[in-house]
Amino acid sequence: MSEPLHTNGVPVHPSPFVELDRGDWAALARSTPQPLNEIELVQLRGLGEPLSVSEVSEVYLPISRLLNLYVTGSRRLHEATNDFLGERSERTPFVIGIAGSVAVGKSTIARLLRELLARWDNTPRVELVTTDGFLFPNAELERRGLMARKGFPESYDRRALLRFVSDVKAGSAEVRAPFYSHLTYDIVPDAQITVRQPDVLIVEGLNVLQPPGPGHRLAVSDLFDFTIYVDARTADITRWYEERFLKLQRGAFSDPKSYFHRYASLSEAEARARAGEIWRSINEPNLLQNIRPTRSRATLVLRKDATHAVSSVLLRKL
Ligand SMILES: Nc1ncnc2c1ncn2[C@@H]1O[C@H](COP(=O)(O)OP(=O)(O)O)[C@@H](O)[C@H]1O
Ligand SMILES: CC(C)(COP(=O)(O)O)[C@@H](O)C(=O)NCCC(=O)O
Repeated sequence: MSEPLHTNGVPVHPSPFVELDRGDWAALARSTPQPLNEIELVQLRGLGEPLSVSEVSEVYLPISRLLNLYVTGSRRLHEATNDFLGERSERTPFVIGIAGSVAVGKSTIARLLRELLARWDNTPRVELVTTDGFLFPNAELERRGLMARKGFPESYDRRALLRFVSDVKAGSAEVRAPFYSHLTYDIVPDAQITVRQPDVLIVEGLNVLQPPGPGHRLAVSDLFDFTIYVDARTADITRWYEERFLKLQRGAFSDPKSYFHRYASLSEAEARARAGEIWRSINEPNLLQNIRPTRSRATLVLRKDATHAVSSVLLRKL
């Protein structure tokens, strides 16, 4: 049994979660229908996801099945509410939030869930947005003195993010989000992502589980139908951050357009040291101060071991 989840250091008793170890979780999937056969599973891996077939079938397929049940349940509830009110309002997209530290594997999971969910008959259209598009542009971050706090709650235009998700949920024909480039490390002027009435919208980002700030009535977390927190030990995430930085340093940073081009010529030891500095000064404090305290707000918590394999799953039951 692992330590109970805490909210700001206060133990939560009784736990609102039921905890299943990997074996029990995987067993749930065996008795439920699956939208993928073995061949498709292997093809999914070919998308470049660093995931094993057993990880997909034992961990992520059961999640997609559970999400499918929630989608069906929320549509029934919508119809019941319509009947009660004597109305015929259109159903709204089902919105999923995925939260967790920088480098914990959120985007990998979000991309995989998009593929899996789109294979269910009742949710063919799944859109994915990352909240980095809602970071203030670097010029604005500099003006506000926040360049060294990229990823902290205050570095995002939270009002624009809330408006974006509200508009998608309200069924608007087309909703646009700004686009952030990891290459230039900035918002790309005039580039946009357009979302057109999906069945499911996945919103992935560090801070999507944050409660409303002081003086605000609503946060984006109030608009989610289901939320996932991706959890791992800080020491493991630190290593994953460093490894990804080294991979980028050998690859993407060599592009002269890269914001980090100046790092391309560093030795491996220098690159490791630089990654460590960025981690310790920005991403780790953000994890400890802002991101991990939102963990107990999630519907589902995925605990990863040092190899990225999910070792246990916590599902909210209260
Ligand atoms: N399930 C996994 N198995 C192996 N490696 C993974 C897995 N998920 C993520 N990674 C690796 O960990 C790093 C961080 O993953 P990523 O999805 O980019 O994280 P985030 O979106 O949270 O910053 C990447 O280098 C990615 O290749
Ligand atoms: C862009 C990010 C803030 C992540 O944003 P998210 O998509 O989770 O909203 C993060 O990847 C980042 O760049 N952090 C700044 C420190 C660093 O360079 O790692």
